[in-house]
Amino acid sequence: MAKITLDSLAHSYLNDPQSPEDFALQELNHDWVDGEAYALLGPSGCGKSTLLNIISGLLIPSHGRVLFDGKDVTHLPTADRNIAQVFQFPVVYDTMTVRENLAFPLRNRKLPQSEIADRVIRVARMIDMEGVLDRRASGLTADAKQKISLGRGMVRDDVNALLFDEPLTVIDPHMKWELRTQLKKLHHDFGHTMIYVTHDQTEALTFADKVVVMYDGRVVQIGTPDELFERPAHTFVGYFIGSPGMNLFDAQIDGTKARIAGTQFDLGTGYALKGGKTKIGVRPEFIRLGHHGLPARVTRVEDVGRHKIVRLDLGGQEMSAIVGEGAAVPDGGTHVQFVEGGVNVYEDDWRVSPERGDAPVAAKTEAA
Ligand SMILES: Nc1ncnc2c1ncn2[C@@H]1O[C@H](COP(=O)(O)OP(=O)(O)OP(=O)(O)O)[C@@H](O)[C@H]1O
Repeated sequence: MAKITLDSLAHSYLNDPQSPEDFALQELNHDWVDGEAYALLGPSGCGKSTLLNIISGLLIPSHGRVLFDGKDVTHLPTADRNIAQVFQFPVVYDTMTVRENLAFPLRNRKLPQSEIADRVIRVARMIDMEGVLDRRASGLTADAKQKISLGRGMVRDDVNALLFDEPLTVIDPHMKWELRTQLKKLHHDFGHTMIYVTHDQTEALTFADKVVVMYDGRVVQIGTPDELFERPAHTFVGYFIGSPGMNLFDAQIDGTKARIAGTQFDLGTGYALKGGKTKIGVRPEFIRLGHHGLPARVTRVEDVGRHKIVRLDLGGQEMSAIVGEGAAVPDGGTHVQFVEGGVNVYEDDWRVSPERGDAPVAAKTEAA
């Protein structure tokens, strides 16, 4: 496995880019730590495939370098990078059996027969295909073929990195969960450096040690699932991650006081602001309904099983709160309070750290 360094990396598909908008990938400097599992998460068109293709060698970046363990591989073709890749759609040899497909990358490396047999069985068990090892791939469903692709990607342990590009798209929902769990286990057991591209937050958050959130050609945050949840670095991260996403309120901030929709409350600390547009971000999980706090009005309650989502109007701004399944929700007028440590301040969409440092978040959903 290798450490992957992105050094002043940027890419434009245009020959003569003039402005930041001409770049599909804005400048990025980052080390992908050897042996960590990363997810590249973001909406369609944000630049995930561009970045992955640069790492795999399918695309040569217009600016900057890619290093594997300090060696410049920017201009090396994919075949010389010693990586394994799994794509959105299956890539299998139809005329070969499942066993031959799984063994193929190991035969290519000329591994001893006994080792090949051992590894093939291990991977087949993982993808639940032990019983069909001698079936020809041509007769299998797309779902089964994709499992073979995943198995083939994972069968070698000497690759620099394993790259997955939305690999579970064609897999049925139950198997998706199963394979994600298996991938996580495989990572835990073998310590591969893994990069997994997805636009699905559940996939990203359950699979990865670190999630790289991309938006509009830019990496806006690299963090653990907890960091992305509690301290979104950009309003996009707050909005994109979570269900529902973070509430964002236009707010005026003066010293340690904030004012939302005409009501003032204490932030408990100051923020070094520079005069930009300020917003307060609070996750629905960190809002409490009761008799004190900011006056709000309940507009709708959605029962989604394990909890309820309460939609409210806060002085003309919409917000959502998550309350426990058994919690009583007032009809109409109520008040809302924010859980200690659950408030984030944004200036021009970027998070500003509190001067007193981040307080730990007190507790998630009431009664959860
Ligand atoms: N070959 C290309 N030539 C020109 N522009 C491209 C090319 N490939 C991608 N782009 C543009 O670059 C930007 C980033 O695209 P990219 O495919 O990397 O995003 P993505 O996040 O992977 O999206 P998706 O999830 O839809 O694949 C988009 O604006 C896209 O239109």
